[in-house]
Amino acid sequence: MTDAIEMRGVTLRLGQNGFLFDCALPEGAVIGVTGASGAGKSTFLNLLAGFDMADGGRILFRGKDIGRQHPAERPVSLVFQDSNLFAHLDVFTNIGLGIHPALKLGNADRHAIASALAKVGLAGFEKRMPATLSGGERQRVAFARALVRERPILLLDEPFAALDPSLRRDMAGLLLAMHRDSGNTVVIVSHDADEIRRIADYAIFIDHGSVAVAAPIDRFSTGEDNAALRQFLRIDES
Ligand SMILES: Nc1ncnc2c1ncn2[C@@H]1O[C@H](COP(=O)(O)OP(=O)(O)OP(=O)(O)O)[C@@H](O)[C@H]1O
Repeated sequence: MTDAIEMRGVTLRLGQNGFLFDCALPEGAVIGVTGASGAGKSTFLNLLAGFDMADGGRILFRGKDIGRQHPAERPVSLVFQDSNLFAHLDVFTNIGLGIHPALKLGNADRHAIASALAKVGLAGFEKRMPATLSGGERQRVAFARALVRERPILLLDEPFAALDPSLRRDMAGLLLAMHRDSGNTVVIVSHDADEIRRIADYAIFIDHGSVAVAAPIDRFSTGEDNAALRQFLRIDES
């Protein structure tokens, strides 16, 4: 298995909090990032996305250092808990921004947007405004926007947290279908260990600002003899 991303001695200080991340993320896998509240999951993702710039260390994509690149230049697309759609722009335009921030869209782009909407189950929704969509539909639009960017890495921060349980499962199914289709590497932050176990091939446990465990999901689920992970997974409780 080759690695899509390596974080080597990546350090960051935010106020009183220090972070040190060192790990490798396997190419083409669904990688769950989990841990207690405040452990540093979002910070880990923000460093990969380029929203936080590391104080030290290296972030490599297929061996190339991307740690100084602007977020828009990085090989990543993003989906957040809140779908982050612009309220005053229709669905078509919101997705188009994923392709060209300046919105110079040609026929091929229009076709790509229609096709992405069809893939997420929203064919024909181009003219709808975000306020007229349900929470699940808004999240589907965010997925379509990530799809049209065609980046090899998809980063998601608690993408289903605002959805009810059955919708969560539908959206997780959609995520896995998109992943199978594109063969991309998915990095998904979730505080929900069951969700990680359901959808991830590989998982990372963040504890007090660093990677405490990184392992294939079956080994991860045993707790890997890490007391904090075992407690998080409630393995020792009976
Ligand atoms: N800009 C900042 N300045 C100071 N402290 C920060 C900043 N951003 C995050 N932190 C702190 O860093 C720690 C890790 O935050 P982070 O959001 O990465 O945690 P998390 O694991 O994603 O938590 P949660 O599951 O609650 O979202 C927290 O204690 C948070 O308060």
